[in-house]
Amino acid sequence: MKVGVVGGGAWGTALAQVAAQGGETLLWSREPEVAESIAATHENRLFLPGVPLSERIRPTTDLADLAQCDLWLLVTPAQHMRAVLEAAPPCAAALVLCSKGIEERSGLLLHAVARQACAEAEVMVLSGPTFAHEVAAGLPTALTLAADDEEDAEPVRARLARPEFRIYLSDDVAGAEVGGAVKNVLAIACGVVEGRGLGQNARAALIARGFAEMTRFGLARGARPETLAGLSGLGDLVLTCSSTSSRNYSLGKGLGQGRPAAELMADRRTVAEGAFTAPVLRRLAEEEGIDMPIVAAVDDMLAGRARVDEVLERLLSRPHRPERA
Ligand SMILES: NC(=O)C1=CN([C@@H]2O[C@H](COP(=O)(O)OP(=O)(O)OC[C@H]3O[C@@H](n4cnc5c(N)ncnc54)[C@H](O)[C@@H]3O)[C@@H](O)[C@H]2O)C=CC1
Ligand SMILES: O=C(CO)COP(=O)(O)O
Repeated sequence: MKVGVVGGGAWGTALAQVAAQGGETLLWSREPEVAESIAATHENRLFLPGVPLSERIRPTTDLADLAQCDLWLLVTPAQHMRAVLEAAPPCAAALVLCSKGIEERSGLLLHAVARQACAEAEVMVLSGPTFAHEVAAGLPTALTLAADDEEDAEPVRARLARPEFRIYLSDDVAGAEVGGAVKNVLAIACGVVEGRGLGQNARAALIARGFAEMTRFGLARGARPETLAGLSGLGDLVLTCSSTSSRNYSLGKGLGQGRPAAELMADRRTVAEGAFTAPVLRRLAEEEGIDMPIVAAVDDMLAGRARVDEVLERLLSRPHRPERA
């Protein structure tokens, strides 16, 4: 199976590094500097500096080259995935979505966007607690590969898995996707806690109550509770809510320190998906009557509608109710 990775950011590059262990791997990037840097020095100086890359990674900026590949790993930011698929040649038989988010315009999870753009392809989701720099360094990592039919996913698992890159199969595509999309928003909230100096107890409370929000939203999308409690849900939530290695957590930390969201967003070349998922997730939750107060608080802070202390007061003065609700 020849692999083509679509997106030359940190995660696309780390995945290409994994896939290259099993054979030549195409890596499409939007930025000519990325392809030039990889071709000349076997390093992605823009998005994954300092990591020596396999010589089996073949960089390109021409989407047409993907026609040579029968397995595509899609790793563009969520909001750009549809446009890239529409500009690409007819889709490969198997598409593996590795991005995390919800399309703002349509409110769709990415597997639904991919199915609209590539009606004939088998769409799968690869997600879990996976900081790109750790995967690229060959550190042990476990993640979930979800497909409607697990049998279709097995050849993909076999092509990508390594002892230190451990892939568990699942048939819960929506469940595997919801975790990654929602945890990015919750990581911003946890970053705010650190930036504002609210303490470790508050961070743990946010993780647990955030997980309750993720579960409510996931169940409404048909996700199974055990998927949400697994690698792609709780696992990734814990990782991303714990470290400034997370771009979403770092963004939240800046907000907690009192810096305006617009300034923090203008400063960055890398993507903090939670900033784009927050408004659409809040909208969907309100339309469907799903209680997601932490997500709403993050959305208000990002939009400049409320200061950190205001949302804190709002969250702490919510009516008392049973934990299970
Ligand atoms: N970095 C990580 O550790 C992980 C990232 N992800 C997910 O992977 C996806 C990609 O993130 P990264 O590789 O980290 O990106 P990155 O933050 O390292 O780089 C930004 C990427 O956005 C692309 N981009 C910017 N504007 C674009 C446009 N108009 N059209 C197409 N592409 C555009 C750039 O070409 C570049 O590839 C995100 O959804 C992220 O949540 C998932 C797991 C781990
Ligand atoms: O998804 C990730 C780890 O699983 C990366 O998180 P950030 O996008 O917040 O850096």
